[in-house]
Amino acid sequence: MSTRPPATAGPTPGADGPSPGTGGAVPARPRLTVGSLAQLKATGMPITMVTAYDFPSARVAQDADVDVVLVGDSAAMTVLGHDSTLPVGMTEMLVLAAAVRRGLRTPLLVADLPFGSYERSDEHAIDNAQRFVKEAGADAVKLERGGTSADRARAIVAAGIPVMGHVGLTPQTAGQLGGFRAQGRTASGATRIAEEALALQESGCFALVLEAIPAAVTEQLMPYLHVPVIGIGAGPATDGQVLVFHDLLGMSAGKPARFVKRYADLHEQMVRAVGRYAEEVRIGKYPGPEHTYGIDAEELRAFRESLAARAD
Ligand SMILES: Nc1nc(=O)c2c([nH]1)NC[C@@H]1CN(c3ccc(C(=O)N[C@@H](CCC(=O)O)C(=O)O)cc3)CN21
Ligand SMILES: CC(C)C(=O)C(=O)O
Ligand SMILES: [Mg+2]
Repeated sequence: MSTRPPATAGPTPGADGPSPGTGGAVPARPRLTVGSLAQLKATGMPITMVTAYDFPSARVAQDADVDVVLVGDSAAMTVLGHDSTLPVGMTEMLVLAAAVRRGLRTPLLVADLPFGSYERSDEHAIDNAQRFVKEAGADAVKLERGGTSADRARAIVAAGIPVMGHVGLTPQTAGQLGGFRAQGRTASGATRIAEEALALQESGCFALVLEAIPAAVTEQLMPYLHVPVIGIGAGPATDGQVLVFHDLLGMSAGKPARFVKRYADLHEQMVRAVGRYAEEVRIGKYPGPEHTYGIDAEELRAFRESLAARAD
């Protein structure tokens, strides 16, 4: 069982109930920890991760029983409508992460340190990582690239907060990488990614994300990586996969990345539902009697008299 109380009042209905088919005798899956991910890697059980940015998307991740939920800085694009991840800051990320926390019970909650929140100094990076833990209830934070980022990772880990590293296509520095395009497609490019991944691992990161690199590069790299590796566009050799919530549900605008598989077309479904609602309002079909409130006939009569008296 969880060693922490449920995150909130208003938990996902059924989220901490018994598992289906257990007759109610078996408690819900315990809350995942950094250690559980290492255990999944050790046993060869693929790790499942998805982004979430608010209470309803967190409830979906909870009820779908994924292992890890990332409050990604991709929020800048998926929920705030920017065309890069750069504009989002700690203020916005803290609001989103706290909402996600309220919808989650069992998955590990990781929050993306946004652009500008960790580069300046170890102290600044620790401050912001601590804000995610203290103010939003995050379990861990994620940061991009090796180099000085690996030093920041080491400092945050030393301060007691688990860090996930992210290499390959790192959207916060996409400008230097030629845009949103696959990385590590040359020997030198792949070597740079390997060096960054190893530096982050050496710094004490509990897990790594590999984004948009050739599957064969991932395959060569995996034997050197002893922490759980989560891929997004990195092929099948990783210990798990992550996708952006809006991408896999068909809710994101624009051309999806090559690695995106759409498991639903929710944008289309939502447009149809809202369109039907608007149409029913226009033709007077909504609201129906079942959506309206009644009043006692005597109370209504008295009310009409009171109105009439006012008008006199
Ligand atoms: N909704 C969403 N999903 C994501 O996965 C995501 C974001 N947003 N925002 C930040 C980055 C950007 N992402 C991307 C975007 C495109 C490719 C991609 O596959 N690009 C193609 C075409 C590049 C080109 O125009 O040359 C490629 O083959 O690399 C990869 C990652 C991943 N991240
Ligand atoms: C795609 C994942 C790894 C991410 O960093 C994000 O959503 O911001
Ligand atoms: Mg991110």
